[in-house]
Amino acid sequence: MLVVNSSEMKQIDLRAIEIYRIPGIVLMENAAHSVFEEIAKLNPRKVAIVCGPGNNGGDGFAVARLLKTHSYDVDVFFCFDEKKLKGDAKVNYEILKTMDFSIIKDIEYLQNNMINYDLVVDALFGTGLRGEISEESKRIIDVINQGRFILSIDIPSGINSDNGKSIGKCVYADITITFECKKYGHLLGEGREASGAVIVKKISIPKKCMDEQNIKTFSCDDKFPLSIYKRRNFDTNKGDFGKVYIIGGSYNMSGAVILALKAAIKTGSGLVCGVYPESIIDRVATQIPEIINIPCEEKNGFLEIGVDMLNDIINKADVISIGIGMGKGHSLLEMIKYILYKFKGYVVLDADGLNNICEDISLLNEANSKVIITPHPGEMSRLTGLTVDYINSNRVEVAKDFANKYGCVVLLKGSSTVVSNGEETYINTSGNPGMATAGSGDVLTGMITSLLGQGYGLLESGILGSFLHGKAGDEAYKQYGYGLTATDIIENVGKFLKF
Ligand SMILES: NC(=O)C1=CN([C@@H]2O[C@H](COP(=O)(O)OP(=O)(O)OC[C@H]3O[C@@H](n4cnc5c(N)ncnc54)[C@H](O)[C@@H]3O)[C@@H](O)[C@H]2O)[C@@H](O)CC1
Ligand SMILES: Nc1ncnc2c1ncn2[C@@H]1O[C@H](COP(=O)(O)OP(=O)(O)O)[C@@H](O)[C@H]1O
Ligand SMILES: [K+]
Repeated sequence: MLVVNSSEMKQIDLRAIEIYRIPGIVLMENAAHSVFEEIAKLNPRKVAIVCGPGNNGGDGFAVARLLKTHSYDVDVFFCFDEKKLKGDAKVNYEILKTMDFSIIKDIEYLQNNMINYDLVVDALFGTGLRGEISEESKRIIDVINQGRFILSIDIPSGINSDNGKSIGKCVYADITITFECKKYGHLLGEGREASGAVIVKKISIPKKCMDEQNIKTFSCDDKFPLSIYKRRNFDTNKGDFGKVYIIGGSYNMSGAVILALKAAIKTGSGLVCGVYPESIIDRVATQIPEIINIPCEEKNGFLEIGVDMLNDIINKADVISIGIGMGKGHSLLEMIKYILYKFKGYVVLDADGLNNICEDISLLNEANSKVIITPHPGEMSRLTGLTVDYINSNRVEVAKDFANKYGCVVLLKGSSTVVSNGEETYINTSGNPGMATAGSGDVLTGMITSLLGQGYGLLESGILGSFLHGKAGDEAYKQYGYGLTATDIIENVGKFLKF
């Protein structure tokens, strides 16, 4: 499903109005009808509609009229100066004034009589919200949030539709009705939770008009990522499902590489090889009998792989993952460089794989490997010099720009993981806060490494990997709640890998 930011939505609306000659008031009426349809399904006894000074408020006025003409009991709350109204919102306000309508100015009235309303409609602010919100608006949001059932029009008021951040205070909706396509704010940051269930309704914008905007950002709902996953023929053997190498680990960090290796085998790899310092062989090999162990020379507990062994790996591997628990140092950076220049297959760079290349990030442009990087915002900050706050406020743009600049696929982890190849960008929708636990990123790396070995492309593996990781985490959450562990994610992956 397509996802847009506020300026793209504005351009789509403008094109529909100016080129396709659909008057704005018609779009607003269609939006209002679509909200009315959903409200009718709820069959409320008494409705409060809280309207703001822009077109989101205009939608609210029009919904109020439709409810009234269908004999619903409805009150409108408008706490702003009516002189501020303009355009289509003003037209709809003026229509209400001609009807026998109570437009209540005082939000305290709603607060004091909340018990009488079984539905509160939030039409305060939509995609036009900018900057800080005033104390009066915060007060209105507080009152809306006391509603028994809250329906937000377009986006919960107070959520920035471009990044999902709450601008000081926001509505927490049970459902949000949005128009034509989801906005970034429904999927990212606080907006993901604040939006409740998001319903997308058509408001008659022609498909051609949408296509012309050339939107290349998508949300990953259940159907799409799972449709990438391919059924296996019966007549297959382990050689058909990839030979993958996971290079990592150090004397003090053996757990991460164990998790990634387990995740790779549990995601369906044919052959998984663990390349790690020889001093941790007892810890790794006893944990996973299914893998091939390649214990390597080490110096002070860190890997020191000789050129002969590296060449052997490069010759045999379909996929190489480098970095997990590996540590940082000059010889490790040299090893990464060697692999990136000599190996023409897929490389997954994560954790210390990324921390090492921070010093020489341009080597990504010179790489002959096909690379996916899987940073969390902290690692992305070290790679780019941008602050974590900036990265989280611009997740789609940051992932996309990096992918374009360095010719790789970027999987930016977090509560809504973003995957981009610079042209197409996908926002993951599975997963839960229980997954914010040590080692869950290592599991994701193992899964993506495995999928690449099974024949999925860089972008596909990023999309499918992050979605399956979140789904497995959601299953683990059902059993263990916030006590879920990285191992529980691994144990649940298989549930989604069958037909
Ligand atoms: N043709 C269109 O453009 C359509 C727009 N629609 C609706 O219009 C909405 C967008 O309308 P607008 O662009 O008018 O914007 P909004 O109604 O979202 O909000 C802008 C209004 O709020 C005020 N405002 C902005 N930031 C504020 C802040 N921090 N504190 C207090 N007041 C603030 C502005 O002065 C303006 O009056 C959409 O979310 C959607 O609900 C729908 O009617 C469908 C068609
Ligand atoms: N709140 C959340 N909702 C969904 N997924 C999350 C959440 N928090 C973390 N995750 C996922 O868990 C993983 C954590 O990875 P990372 O930060 O690298 O952890 P570690 O380094 O401990 O393995 C990422 O895939 C991330 O997307
Ligand atoms: K709203």
